[in-house]
Amino acid sequence: MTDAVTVTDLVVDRGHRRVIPGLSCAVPAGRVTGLLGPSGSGKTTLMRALVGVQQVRSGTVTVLGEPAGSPGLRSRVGYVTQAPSVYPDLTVRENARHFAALYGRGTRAADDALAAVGLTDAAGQLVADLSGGQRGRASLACALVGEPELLVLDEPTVGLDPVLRVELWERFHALAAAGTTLVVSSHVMDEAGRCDRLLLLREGRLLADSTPAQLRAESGTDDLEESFLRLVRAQQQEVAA
Ligand SMILES: Nc1ncnc2c1ncn2[C@@H]1O[C@H](COP(=O)(O)OP(=O)(O)OP(=O)(O)O)[C@@H](O)[C@H]1O
Repeated sequence: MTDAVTVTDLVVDRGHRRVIPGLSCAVPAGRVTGLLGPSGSGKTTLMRALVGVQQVRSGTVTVLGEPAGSPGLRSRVGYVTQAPSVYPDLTVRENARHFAALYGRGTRAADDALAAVGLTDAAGQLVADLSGGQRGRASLACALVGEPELLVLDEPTVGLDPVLRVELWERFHALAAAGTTLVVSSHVMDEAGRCDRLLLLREGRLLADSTPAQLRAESGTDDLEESFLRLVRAQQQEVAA
C-alpha cells in the first residue's frame, strides 16, 4: 500500500510552546485515517502541517510526493477547518457553484456535492440563515466539489445528528473506495471504530499508529475509549519507571 502522506521528525512550536515535539507517521492512500485525541492534543496543528499552512520548526511533511504546501498541491488537497469557510451572503447552491467554477467543474458537480452532505433541500437558503451544523456541511460540500486526492477534515461531524453522522461516514468510505485519501479528526472515540487506520495523539505525541482491530486486540478490550485510556496509563507507567 502506498502512502499519500509521510511525516518525519516533525517539530512544531505554537506561541512559546512546543506542541509537537517530534512526530513521524504515514497516511495510507485511498483509506480513511482517523486523527484521534483529546482537545489540545495537536490534531489541528498536525492537519495544518499536512496542508502546508503551519510554520514548522523542523522535520519534513511530504504530501502526494511533494513538500506540504507546494503550489502544485493546491488543487489536489482539500482542507475543511472547524470554522466554516463559506460566504454567508450567498446561498448554499451559489457557494457550491462558486467553488465548482474555481475548480473548473460544472453545476452538476456542485449539486452532487450538496446532495452528498444532505443539503439539497437547503440549497436555496442563505448560508447566514443556516444552523452551525448545516454551515459545516456547506463548507464540506465546497471542498468535495473539487474532488481533491487528499481531503483533510477537521472534526467534520461536530454538531451533526446521528443519522447524518452515519451518512457522512458512509460518504467518506465511498470516497476512499474511489481512491481519495481522507484524514479525519475527531475527539469522539466512537468514531475511531469507523476509520481504516488510526493515529492516536496525546500532547503532540503519537500514542498509537494502528487499526481499530489491532488496537482492540492489543489492549484486550472492544471499547476503543478504554483502549485509549489503557495506552495512556501504560505510557505514564513507562515514564514513571
Ligand atoms: N495560535 C496558537 N498559539 C499558541 N498556541 C496554540 C495556538 N493554537 C493552538 N495552540 C496550542 O497548541 C496545542 C495543540 O492545539 P490543537 O488545536 O492542534 O489541538 P487539537 O487536538 O486540534 O484540539 P481540539 O480538539 O480542541 O481542536 C494546544 O495546547 C493549544 O493550546
